[in-house]
Amino acid sequence: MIKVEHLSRRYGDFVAVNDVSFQIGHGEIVGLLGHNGAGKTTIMKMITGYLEPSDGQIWFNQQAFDDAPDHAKAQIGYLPENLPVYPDLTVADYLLYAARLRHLEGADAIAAVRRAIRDTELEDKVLAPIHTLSRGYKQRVGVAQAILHNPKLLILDEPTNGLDPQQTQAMRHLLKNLAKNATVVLSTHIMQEVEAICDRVLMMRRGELILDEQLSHLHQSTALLVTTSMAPAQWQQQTLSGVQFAADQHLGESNGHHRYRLPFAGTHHSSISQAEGLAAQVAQRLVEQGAALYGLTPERRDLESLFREVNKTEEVSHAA
Ligand SMILES: Nc1ncnc2c1ncn2[C@@H]1O[C@H](COP(=O)(O)OP(=O)(O)OP(=O)(O)O)[C@@H](O)[C@H]1O
Repeated sequence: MIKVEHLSRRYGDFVAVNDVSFQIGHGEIVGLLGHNGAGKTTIMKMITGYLEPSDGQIWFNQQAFDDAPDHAKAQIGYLPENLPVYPDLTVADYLLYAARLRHLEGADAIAAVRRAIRDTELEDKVLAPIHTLSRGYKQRVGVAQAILHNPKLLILDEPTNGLDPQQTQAMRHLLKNLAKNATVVLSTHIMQEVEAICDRVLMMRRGELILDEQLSHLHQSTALLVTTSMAPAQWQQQTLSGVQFAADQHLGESNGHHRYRLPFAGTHHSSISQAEGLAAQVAQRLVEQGAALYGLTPERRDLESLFREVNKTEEVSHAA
């Protein structure tokens, strides 16, 4: 659906986005994750046509964005970080105005506004002036204007920013529903947000894409955690079909319980069944060597641990 190749954006001498490439297919929910200033908004503005890239190319449905910008924009809905809503207008008047900006007129505009109000559950606030709405409801108005024209691609810049926990839950529910009919790209600096909503994460750091990973892959383990009575000095180094059964993975000891981390050699995306098979072999080997086994589990990976790992190794992954 959307492909960016070697995308860069400079503000003067400052490089805000540096040589970023990825592609996103139909129906994905992708989280653009990064600290403040990582370049998320800049990427979103380029994808939506609000900002010219300094270098690189954007493709929308196999067509270069520059060749048919109006065609691409007609299929993209955008919730900017700071939505320019008009405080004195009612929700209905504002959405009708936004529909006209999308070239929807008369009965088409009214039908589009009705649908957007229904999908964002704004029925109770239709006649309320926007300045009287809570932050959560204002965000919903922002999402409503983004979906008026039934876009195929929704780009949402920090959709839960500033919301309380209940409003955040409601917004997550809304985004999951919207994702049934559109590809969704949302930015956030909150890792749990990506875990809760997204299929895939694009992690940005200082303008660079440092990780592109499916969440389902992310949660697959790449190491076993073992707790045993066996001290490193007694540990006999061997290799069990891919596991380096080596004492140098010793994590520590307390009350005679030694903890080890056994990474699966060479496999980044290992399956649960592989972990189970290896766990059985490790258990057998420890028992054969006369050790007590107190614990044996696949290491649980989450975005937070991966973020630490990636920052430690400076590993760059551009799996498209
Ligand atoms: N118009 C501009 N002129 C100069 N520098 C800019 C401009 N817009 C953004 N920047 C800089 O580019 C970098 C990336 O900004 P961007 O807004 O894309 O980051 P972000 O990841 O969206 O951050 P945040 O989470 O704070 O919104 C930042 O260092 C920012 O200060």
